[in-house]
Amino acid sequence: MAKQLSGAGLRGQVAGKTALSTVGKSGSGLTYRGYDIKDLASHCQFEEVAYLILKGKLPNQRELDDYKTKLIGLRALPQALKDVLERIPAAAHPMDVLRTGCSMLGNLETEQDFSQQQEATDRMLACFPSIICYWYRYSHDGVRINTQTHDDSIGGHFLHMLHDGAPKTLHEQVMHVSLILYAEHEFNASTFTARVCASTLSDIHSCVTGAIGSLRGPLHGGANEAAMEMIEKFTSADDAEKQMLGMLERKEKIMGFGHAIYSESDPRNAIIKGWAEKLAQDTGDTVLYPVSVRCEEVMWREKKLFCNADFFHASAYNFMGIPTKLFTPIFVMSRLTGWAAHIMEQRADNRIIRPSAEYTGEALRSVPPIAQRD
Ligand SMILES: CC(=O)SCCNC(=O)CCNC(=O)[C@H](O)C(C)(C)COP(=O)(O)OP(=O)(O)OC[C@H]1O[C@@H](n2cnc3c(N)ncnc32)[C@H](O)[C@@H]1OP(=O)(O)O
Ligand SMILES: O=C([O-])CC(=O)C(=O)O
Repeated sequence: MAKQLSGAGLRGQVAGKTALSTVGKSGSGLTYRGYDIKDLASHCQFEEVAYLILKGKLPNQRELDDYKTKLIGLRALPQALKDVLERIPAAAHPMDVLRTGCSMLGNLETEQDFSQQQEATDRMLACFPSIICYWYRYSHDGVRINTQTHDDSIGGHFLHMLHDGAPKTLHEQVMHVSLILYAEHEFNASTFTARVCASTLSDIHSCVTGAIGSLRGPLHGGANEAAMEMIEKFTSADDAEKQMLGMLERKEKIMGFGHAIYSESDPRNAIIKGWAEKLAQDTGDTVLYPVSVRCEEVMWREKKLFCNADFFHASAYNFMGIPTKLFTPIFVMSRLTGWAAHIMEQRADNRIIRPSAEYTGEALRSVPPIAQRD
């Protein structure tokens, strides 16, 4: 059953058209350009899905090979961007680093006109993992990494730079799935940010920089980090249950649960949960995964709230040795595809997005001379 959508936050209002994805059409489904997310996550690599979203069709083998080769060739960072990254402190949030990195790239490789939008997107897709890892490894380990690796995939490239070694096959596979799940989601807050910016005919780096800022918040992409910070405090499944009941009693918001559009479940959850379980077995975990499963049970039993895409991403990323503060930047590495496709769609049929407001302020009055003011 579809969720009844109304009220504040523009909920339920159609704010434009898209041919990119459907979200919650039957209460719980998700498709990218007509393909079910379950099918895409089972059969595709992330680069195939990026190609689908950005170029409108699934690539054949030759097109996929060419696309991957092209992206591999775009991983190196300009010196001026590396100089900027080296000046950002280790205590900065990596989402702020990425926002600055994207903006700096826009200064160095400015989109001169819309005919460059696909090229500019491919460049960001290839070098966002480099930006995150170059800053992270320099500020935390004091090393200047070579970002021009020859890893086959974007996820593998990211893990390789982060951990200074080739990733396990299982981890690279999970990265493909994770990046596919996060790639596109209709008019969510960050995508809508990108479209509003695009509707002024601004450049693509401005649109993406704004979208990164919107994704950062804990009610949106930042929820995967917030979920991790919560579950790592629980010592066992029973402890998780006790603490969650207390949080619900105190009417605290539990990050990683609920959704603005889905009513019954988020289709991405079952998929990433399955991979989190495999990773738990692989690492010999006996705490984090059972804790996560209990959180899911308690929230459903008590509130009929289900896990969204972010919740089991927390344990999955943790099992792969990814620091919590890099969770949301991984979301950016993927969602960039959705943002860019929406920017292109907006540009192709544009009218400036400018809604109206209901005025709730003072009635008309005259300006008193300054000497007569309180
Ligand atoms: C990839 C993504 O961005 S997915 C979303 C990630 N964000 C989170 O996980 C943050 C936690 N979740 C939330 O804050 C919300 O569920 C949102 C922002 C995702 C959706 O917000 P809304 O559309 O306003 O939620 P909705 O209308 O379904 O809320 C219904 C009720 O459930 C409550 N509720 C919703 N989610 C939660 C939650 N995670 N914890 C506790 N209560 C919740 C709401 O407070 C509301 O209660 P009220 O009627 O007493 O005010
Ligand atoms: O659609 C939303 O509101 C949030 C979400 O799940 C996403 O952006 O992936």
